[in-house]
Formats: sequence, C-alpha cells, structure tokens
Amino acid sequence: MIRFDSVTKGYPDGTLAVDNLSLDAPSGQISVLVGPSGCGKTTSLRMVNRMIEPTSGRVLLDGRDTASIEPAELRRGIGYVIQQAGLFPHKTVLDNIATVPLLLGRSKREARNRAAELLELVGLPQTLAGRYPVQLSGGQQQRVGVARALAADPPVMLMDEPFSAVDPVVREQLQNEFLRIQAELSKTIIFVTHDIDEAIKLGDKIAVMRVGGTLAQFSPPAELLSRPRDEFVAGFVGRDRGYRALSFASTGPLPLAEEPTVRLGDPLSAAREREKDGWILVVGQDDAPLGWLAAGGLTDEQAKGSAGTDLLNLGGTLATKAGTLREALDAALSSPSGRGVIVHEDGRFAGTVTASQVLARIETRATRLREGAIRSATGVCS
Ligand SMILES: Nc1ncnc2c1ncn2[C@@H]1O[C@H](COP(=O)(O)OP(=O)(O)OP(=O)(O)O)[C@@H](O)[C@H]1O
Repeated sequence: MIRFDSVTKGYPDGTLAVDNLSLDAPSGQISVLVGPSGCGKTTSLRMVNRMIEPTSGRVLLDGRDTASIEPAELRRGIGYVIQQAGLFPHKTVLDNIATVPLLLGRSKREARNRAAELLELVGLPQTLAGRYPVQLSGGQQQRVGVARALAADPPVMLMDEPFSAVDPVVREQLQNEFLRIQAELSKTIIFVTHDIDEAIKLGDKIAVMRVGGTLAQFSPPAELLSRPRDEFVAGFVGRDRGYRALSFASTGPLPLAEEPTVRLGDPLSAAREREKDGWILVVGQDDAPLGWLAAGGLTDEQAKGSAGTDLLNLGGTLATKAGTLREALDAALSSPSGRGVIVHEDGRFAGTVTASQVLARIETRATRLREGAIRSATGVCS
C-alpha cells in the first residue's frame, strides 16, 4: 500500500501544489488521481518516488517511510511511465526495454529475453524489436514505455498521463491492454489523468483533487458517480453521471426472448419465412451473432440467393449475459431491429432484449437505491 500521510508541497514563491493530502492507495489496485490542470496530480505522483520531496508529511510504502530509503533503491521497485513514453531515441525498442534489467545486473542475454517477453505482453510484434522510437507510431511508443517500466517487475507503477498523447481510438486500445495486463500482474498503481472518463474506466479507486492541491473525494468509481461529495465533484464527474453509473450495475437475469436465426450461407428464402417483423439475426457456424438482415426488404431475386455478409446491418452492439445495464441498453438502442442482442460469455447468441425491458430493470434498481438512501438518511434498518 502507498500511504500519503498529511503530505504538503509548497514552493518558495508561495504556491501550494499539494495541501495536506492523506490517502491510502491499496496494494494490487489502480488508484487514479484526477482533477483540473494545476491541482497537484503530478506533484503528488512524483513525491512517491522522491523526484519531489514533500515540504511536510510522509509518503509510506508498505509501512516504510520513503524518506528513509535511498532514492535509487526506492526507484528500483517503482516503474515510471510518462506521456509520450520518454524513450531513449538512440536505442532500439529491445534495448530501451532491456535498460533496467541490465542496470540491475542481468546478463545481456537475460535482459534481451525479458525484453522480448514484455514486447509480447504489451501486444507488440517482435518485428518491431530492432526499430528506433522515431520509427514507431505514438501508440506503439506508449506500449514500449509501459514494457520498459515493467521490465524490472516492480511491485509499484507510477503512470503520469501515459495515454493522453494518442488519438481516441488508440487510447482506448491502450487502456484495454493496460487493464488486461493489470488483471494478470496486479501491480500497485497510481495513475494520473485529467480525463474523468479514463479515471472511471481504469480506477479501482479515484481521488478527485481541486486546484490548491486538496483532496475533494477518494472513492470507488461507482460511488463517485452515485454519491459525489460536493458541488465541485458533481460538476467534475459530469452531467451524464447517472447514465455512466450504469456501467457498474450488472444486468441481473434479463427476460431474454428467443429469436429465429439463419446461419451465414443459409438460403435467404428461409430467412423470409422465419422473420418476425422484417428483421432476422444472422449467426456464424459457432452461433456467434454476425448482424441483422432486413429480410422483409429482400427482392425476390435476392431471396433466391444465400445469406451473405454483404447484406448484413452491422450497426448493433452486443452485450454479454453477465454484462452491465449500460451494455444491455446500448445493445437495444443501437440494434436496427430494436431488439438488443445478448450473448453468452463464449460469444454464442443467448437471446434478445428490448430497451423498455432494460429500462424497467434500471427503474427497479433506481427505486432500490432511493429506498436505501432514505433508509440510511433516516437511520431505519431494513
Ligand atoms: N517548481 C515550481 N515552482 C512553483 N510552482 C510550481 C512548481 N512546480 C509546479 N508548480 C505548481 O504547482 C501546482 C501543481 O502542479 P502539478 O504539475 O502537480 O499539477 P497537475 O495537476 O499535474 O497539472 P497538469 O494536469 O496541468 O499537468 C501548479 O500550480 C504548478 O504551477
């Protein structure tokens, strides 16, 4: 665990970058520091590895005061990833990643083997190993930055806006990869961002800071969205927080409707016979949904052929049975047939659900939450 214990950082010009910060970032989890520009996020992060020394207060790492640990020794156990990766431009990708293992006394061969493993872990092909950073895309450079920080297998990682210099699509890929890697490695991570959506997606706990370096709220994302502590936090997490909170609410057992399907390649005449309201779902050999077919609108000529991918409407998103209310609602709202497609964990088609059915479930949940809030406000036990 990383503990900030009444940590303050002031500068000689009178700026209070961080003001009496106390919080515990739990081991094996991602704690996100989020807040407007200049609220002290980077300063807080850098006080963990002693790149910045606190004016007062202590930062404890698993109970040890970091002030009592030599900075070089401290940093060996702490990976550090920054915006735009900060790679050594004159070293190849492989040598960039191998730098820390070499410094730690591993042989060149061991260090390079480790670097090759890490390249794979962060989803980069080995063919990039010999390139220089300038020959990589921004997203690839960030992946190398993450691989380099992981090279010494540090228990702690500090990440300062690591994904903010890439476009939104690459950014989402990097975030997903990062969550996959964290599920495998369970590092203790402090992650800085100014983007509340990124914080909500990645954080196990989120610290919202305000300008002046004070902590406004430190809570799991669902709680931050449902119970912002004050006006500042409520404004910062955004107007659509009620909708976004659905990302943390599991659907529970949905009333799934059966749906006639045709397999890709089946005769379209069958689709015409089975369709309910003009739309029919096309599945692959493995029963995974591929898209909707407007069977009601087929010409007689088309109906003589078979169900091919060229006729499919791919607009609808899929939701999993064990997924969230937000996924289920999105599947229903985005489906051309108006029926949201729900799949099993292995991707097989499970059934469909309408938006009004998902909304009924949302309404039940909201009523339960309201009743719970009234009970806790009035002290009545259930
Ligand atoms: N060396 C310094 N001297 C004086 N003030 C400083 C110094 N370094 C940082 N500050 C101030 O401390 C405050 C916090 O800075 P910090 O970089 O931690 O903010 P941040 O939340 O990470 O901001 P951003 O999101 O813009 O990166 C800012 O007001 C900044 O101007």
